[in-house]
Amino acid sequence: QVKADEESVLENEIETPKIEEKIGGVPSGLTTDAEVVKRETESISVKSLRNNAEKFEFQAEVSRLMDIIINSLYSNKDIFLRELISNASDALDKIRFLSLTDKSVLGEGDESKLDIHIKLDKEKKILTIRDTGIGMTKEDLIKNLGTIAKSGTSAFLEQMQKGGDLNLIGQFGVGFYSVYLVADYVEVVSKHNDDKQYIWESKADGNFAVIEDTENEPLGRGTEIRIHLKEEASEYAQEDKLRELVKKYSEFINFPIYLWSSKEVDVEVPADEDEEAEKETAGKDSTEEEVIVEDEEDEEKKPKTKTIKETKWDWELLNSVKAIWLRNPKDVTPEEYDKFYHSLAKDFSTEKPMSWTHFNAEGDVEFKAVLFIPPSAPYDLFENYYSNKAILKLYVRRVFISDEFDELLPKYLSFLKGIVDSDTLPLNVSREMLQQHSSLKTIKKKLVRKALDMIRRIVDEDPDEKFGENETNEDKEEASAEKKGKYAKFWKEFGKAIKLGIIEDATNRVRLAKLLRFHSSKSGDSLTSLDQYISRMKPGQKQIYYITGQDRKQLEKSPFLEKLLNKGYEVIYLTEAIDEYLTQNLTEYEDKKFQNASKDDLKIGSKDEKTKFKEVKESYKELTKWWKDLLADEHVESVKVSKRLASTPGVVVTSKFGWSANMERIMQAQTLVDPSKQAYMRGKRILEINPRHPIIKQLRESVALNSEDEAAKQVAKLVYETALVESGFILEDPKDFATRVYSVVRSTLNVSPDAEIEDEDETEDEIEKEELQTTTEETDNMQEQEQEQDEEEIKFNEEGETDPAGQFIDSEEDVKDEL
Ligand SMILES: Nc1ncnc2c1ncn2[C@@H]1O[C@H](COP(=O)(O)OP(=O)(O)OP(=O)(O)O)[C@@H](O)[C@H]1O
Repeated sequence: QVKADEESVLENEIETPKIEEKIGGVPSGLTTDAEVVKRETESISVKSLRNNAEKFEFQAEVSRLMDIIINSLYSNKDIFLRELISNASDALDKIRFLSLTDKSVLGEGDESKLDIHIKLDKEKKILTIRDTGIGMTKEDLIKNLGTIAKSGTSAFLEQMQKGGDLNLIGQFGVGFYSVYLVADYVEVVSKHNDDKQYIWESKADGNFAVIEDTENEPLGRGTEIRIHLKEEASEYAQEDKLRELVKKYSEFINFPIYLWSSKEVDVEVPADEDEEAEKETAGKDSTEEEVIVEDEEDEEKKPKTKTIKETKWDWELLNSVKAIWLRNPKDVTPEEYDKFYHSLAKDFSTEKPMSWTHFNAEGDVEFKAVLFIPPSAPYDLFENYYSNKAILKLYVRRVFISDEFDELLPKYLSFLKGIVDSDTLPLNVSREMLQQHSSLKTIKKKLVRKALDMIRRIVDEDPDEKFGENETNEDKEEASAEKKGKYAKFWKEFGKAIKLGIIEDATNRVRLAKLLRFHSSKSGDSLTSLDQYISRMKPGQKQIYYITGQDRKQLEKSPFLEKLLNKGYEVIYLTEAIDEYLTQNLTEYEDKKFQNASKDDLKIGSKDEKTKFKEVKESYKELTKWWKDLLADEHVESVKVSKRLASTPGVVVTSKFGWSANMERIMQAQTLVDPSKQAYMRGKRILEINPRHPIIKQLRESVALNSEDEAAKQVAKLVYETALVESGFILEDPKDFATRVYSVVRSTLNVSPDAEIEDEDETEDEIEKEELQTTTEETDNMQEQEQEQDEEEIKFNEEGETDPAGQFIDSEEDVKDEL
């Protein structure tokens, strides 16, 4: 009873879809253990699951994933080995971590050694990978290898459907299943300290089985994966191939990897009698005899031997376990860094990391670190920005602790990959305690500095980033060819992260601002930095001008910039939604204030111009007051004479504080924003009018003559609404605006304002409806015909015959007429 209860608790906990519970089980008493084992072993040779095992169904997504893998025509099947070795290494890291607080978990003898052994059975085509890691309990086997789909499973499936690269499987946390690229049957034997030894097995046909292991030798602790190689994967049944793969992909695994391999060695064996006799009766001449005599003299001292070749089998160590970060950076080659990056980031693309930094920090807190900038941003870097974790691997005195510490890097640098190994942090405390440790703050500070220096170095080494210097040295140019355009690439991949940094990291704001790049009115096709902008500023220019909007082309034509551009000022174009937040946080750079060209407080013009402007303003006093009253219901705070316009009659600007038109648009697009807050945050609107524009001048005259002039009122409203649209605002009442436009159209066409719209014949309404219905049906038919005819048309064209399109257009016209 108790046992049954325990079992049901376990099942409930696991919630696994179990099938064919112990079918085919042999009734006890009719057979012996030895017979069962024999029969099972036979069944393995035909690769069928053990009858007595509990059978489970793979979780649906996992099953789909395995289908894709097993049927994959993907040529690079090599990846399976590094994925399994990486899993073994993770398992070893886990047990080593536990052993910090409890030495006894390691056990004794061979079991206490932390390593990986790879062995081949060439005849049976079975490849075995064994580790002395943490192992898996029965529950772990069921959950981890089949019934729990990780978040990465669906993301990986999605990528595969889009034609993604199977090579990236490890980045999605489903690497184990890549074993089915080379196997049609896999057994996993595992022993965890808390459970008995179990066998997991599957042929990737939707099911897997788990059974207590009574047939194999005890593992002590750890996991052994037995890969029954497919016919077409026989190349992996070669030691040389395995040796090559481990060296290529798993060189930086921090545990020894051994391969059971054969070697031809020279062995001295006693020479046999017959051969000696032959030697003695050979050649008869004196010189030979002399030699023989000498030999004989020798032979008396030493027993007769010969050298033969013998095949010896032994464990061969494949990797050097010395961690790269412990070595002197001067002794590590760029190729080694590249390889280390690929294994660390599980990024096995052919692209090299963009840059790296390797350093020792000394002082109160000592640590060694290697940081990398990946060649490209991960697929979900900005999609899941706030839930992403900065995954630096943390080691304490060479022992892997965690790759889930958020405390090591700020979010905006979460795109970096790397490791940190600290001698200062304590070893024998829990992860939670470690997370609170005061040294982490110092480590983080130093890592951020070093990371920003590394990014800065890309800029410094990129010839495209040089300005104001004339680089003529050919050698230099050649050396930097690889670095050319690198920062632009970095910016494309990670520019948004730098902007997020400016928003989130006030301490490093200035350093980060140096890394910003923009398009501007003077940057042409390339990007400009703030330093470049400042170097081009006009004499006396105190502000950095920018404008925000949806796209560069639109901004280039913006009425807000007319005067600024005419006068030769450079304007930065900001087109990403995040830029609105960026400019709220970055208000000045090198003592120059940022100025939004669409805001009310834009000041341009010389002293002379200012005095003249005062006179102009005075002459428009009456019109601006009249106009403001007219727009009383439109939330317009004031109407002003503009300094920024050249050819446009008017624009609507917003007050310095409060949202720009672009920000209003961004906020409206956000589902969760509270509309009442929107009204509150909306910048106050100011209509600016162009005092030299004929429409505005004419209005001034009309209003001076008659302030109640209805036409003038309509035109003034229309100018305001048009200015709103052109300034990027969304009209609150488009209908009102449309009515006004049509009334202007009427007067342009000399249509009387009283001319009425022709009445519809109401009595025919019903009939028309019917007609409409039939004509719609006809249209549908027509459309079908149209399609057919289109197809024909292609055929006609291909065959070089008469194009029937003319005839078709006629029938289309007919349909319109009928409608
Ligand atoms: N050799 C092993 N020893 C112990 N547990 C293992 C071993 N191999 C796999 N596992 C368990 O199975 C799980 C699934 O492995 P899988 O390779 O699919 O994903 P992962 O290791 O989490 O991620 P990745 O693919 O990035 O290595 C692992 O998380 C681990 O818990």
